[in-house]
Amino acid sequence: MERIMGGGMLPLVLTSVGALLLYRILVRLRRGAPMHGAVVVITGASSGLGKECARVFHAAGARLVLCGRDAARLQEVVQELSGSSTDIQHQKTFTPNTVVFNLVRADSVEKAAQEILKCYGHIDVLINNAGISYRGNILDTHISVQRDVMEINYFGPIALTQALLPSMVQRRSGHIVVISSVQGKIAIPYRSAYAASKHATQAYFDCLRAEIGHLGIPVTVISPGYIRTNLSVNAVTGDGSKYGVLDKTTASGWEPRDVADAVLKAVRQKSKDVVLAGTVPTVAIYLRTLWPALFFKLMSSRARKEQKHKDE
Ligand SMILES: NC(=O)C1=CN([C@@H]2O[C@H](COP(=O)(O)OP(=O)(O)OC[C@H]3O[C@@H](n4cnc5c(N)ncnc54)[C@H](OP(=O)(O)O)[C@@H]3O)[C@@H](O)[C@H]2O)C=CC1
Ligand SMILES: CCCCCCCCCCCCCCCC(=O)OCC(=O)COP(=O)(O)O
Repeated sequence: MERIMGGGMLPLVLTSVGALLLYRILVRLRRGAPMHGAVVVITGASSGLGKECARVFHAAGARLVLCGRDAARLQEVVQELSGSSTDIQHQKTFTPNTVVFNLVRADSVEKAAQEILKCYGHIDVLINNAGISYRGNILDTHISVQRDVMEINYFGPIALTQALLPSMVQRRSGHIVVISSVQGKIAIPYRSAYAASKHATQAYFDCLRAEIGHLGIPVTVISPGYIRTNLSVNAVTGDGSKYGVLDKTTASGWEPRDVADAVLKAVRQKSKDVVLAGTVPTVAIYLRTLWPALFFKLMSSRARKEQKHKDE
């Protein structure tokens, strides 16, 4: 009897343990890399999506370096997070560091990169999130505005990335993330400066992914649709003045919290290219490649309608 029990139970126990181990490995693979203790740098962390990313990465146990132009507003974020910093989901959280700098000044970006590195001696994840939008038609837009948007959305993030990259390459470890936009994939009328800067962003980080992937440094480009932030309010117009309007499209956009959760998931899973948008923008992206003539027609019609609306 004992022999029968022993012979029958052992394989059953071994199979169950094996299945449990496999299940745990699959869950871990699905959840992706752990964030606890990871050093995560976020630009544009004083508002909107950057602030929400700070919240979700902080809650996941990351050691944050929050970047922005305004020291006082960054400190407010730190205070807010520190208030919630005891033992979220039974894991220790860390009080964030801050580094204040303007992305348009090359010298300040270089200096900031050194300051960022000093916080923990290395970086695990860089999230290039800061950015500005634009409203205007090309005929009435100063070339200086086209350059300014390119400086903030393109040259600033790539300068920061290039300043921090050598330390990642040296350690053969790190992760570069950039928040682009659906407008990095398709260009819509009256957004020339913004769409151009996001298309350039997509191209640069696609090149970077190909060049450094073999060093164990993934590159993630995230392209969201509209998010409910102050992006349109802060947008610049053709003469350089502030647009100052919360557009309906922005106000009815995704909750920043949901987008931040998706950013965390993309980082954990080391995704390469993520579009976070509804059916219409997603179909538009495919249309641009598969049936460009129709896409261009639709954009011309959109431009005419918007112009008519402005004239009324
Ligand atoms: N909202 C949306 O509909 C969408 C947004 N995105 C992208 O998401 C990212 C975050 O934007 P969002 O949160 O929506 O908008 P916000 O305007 O709320 O945030 C933009 C952030 O960028 C920072 N920033 C702007 N200019 C500079 C600069 N010269 N130097 C340093 N930091 C700067 C701002 O800092 P400060 O507080 O100092 O002004 C701010 O923290 C952007 O890259 C945007 O293109 C993508 C798709 C849709
Ligand atoms: C189901 C049939 C679909 C047919 C496709 C027709 C083409 C429709 C065009 C759709 C355009 C979508 C534009 C989305 C733009 C967007 O989400 O941008 C995100 C941002 O970065 C917002 O910045 P902004 O400053 O523009 O507010």
